[in-house]
Amino acid sequence: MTQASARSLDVPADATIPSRHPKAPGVGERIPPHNPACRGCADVPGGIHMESWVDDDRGEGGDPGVGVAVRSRMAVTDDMQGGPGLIHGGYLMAAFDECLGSVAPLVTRSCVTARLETDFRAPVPVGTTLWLRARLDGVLRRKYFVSAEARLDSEDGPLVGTARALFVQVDLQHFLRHGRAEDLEAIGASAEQIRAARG
Ligand SMILES: CCCCCCCCCCCCCC(=O)SCCNC(=O)CCNC(=O)[C@H](O)C(C)(C)COP(=O)(O)OP(=O)(O)OC[C@H]1O[C@@H](n2cnc3c(N)ncnc32)[C@H](O)[C@@H]1OP(=O)(O)O
Repeated sequence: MTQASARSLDVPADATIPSRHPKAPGVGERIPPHNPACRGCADVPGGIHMESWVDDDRGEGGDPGVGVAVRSRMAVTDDMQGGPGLIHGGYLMAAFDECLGSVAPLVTRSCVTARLETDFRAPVPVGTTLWLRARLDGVLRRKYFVSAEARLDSEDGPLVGTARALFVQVDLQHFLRHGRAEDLEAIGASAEQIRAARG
């Protein structure tokens, strides 16, 4: 296998799709912020204020619990402007990252974005609402392959963007090792835990 194909976003043939974790929120339930200071999902100044819910992705067989999906909503505000009256592309990518990134934690522990590919299909005016839907396409070892689409103003509105991403599962040490100490302490990590993680 070449290096290029090993790092592809194409779902490997031997990938599986596990069910949601039994302790994960159920279909229709709101997904809580993963960090109270997150600029993606928490209610903090300067954030994109994304709201997300567990979605039903039953697949062809219709089996409950099979398939993992998330639906998200984001108001496109004036301060997200890039072109005149239009969303900046980085905000659309942030919206995708947040929605896509809410999928794997329904199955496993924390994951981080390793790779994100976005197709900008149509301009997104400020003053509108983006509706996104992401689904788990496959899991191989620590790798979670996820895809999403974004629609304008309603769940079946015009398609304005699509995305594919790879999330890699990490343990808490990842955050303890790399995060700023005061932010880790604000969510309950002890100075000793942080020191230990950093060796
Ligand atoms: C107290 C603490 C509280 C914590 C609260 C938690 C809250 C949760 C917060 C949530 C936060 C919100 C979310 C955010 O905001 S995430 C923010 C943005 N993302 C990051 O900061 C991630 C930065 N990158 C890394 O940390 C590392 O590179 C990772 C962890 C991703 C991998 O490095 P690691 O050394 O671990 O693993 P590996 O290199 O052996 O790779 C493993 C596999 O993956 C494949 N691969 C890797 N990269 C790519 C790529 N670019 N394209 C394609 N494939 C790629 C690789 O080929 C291999 O495949 P295979 O050989 O198995 O086939």
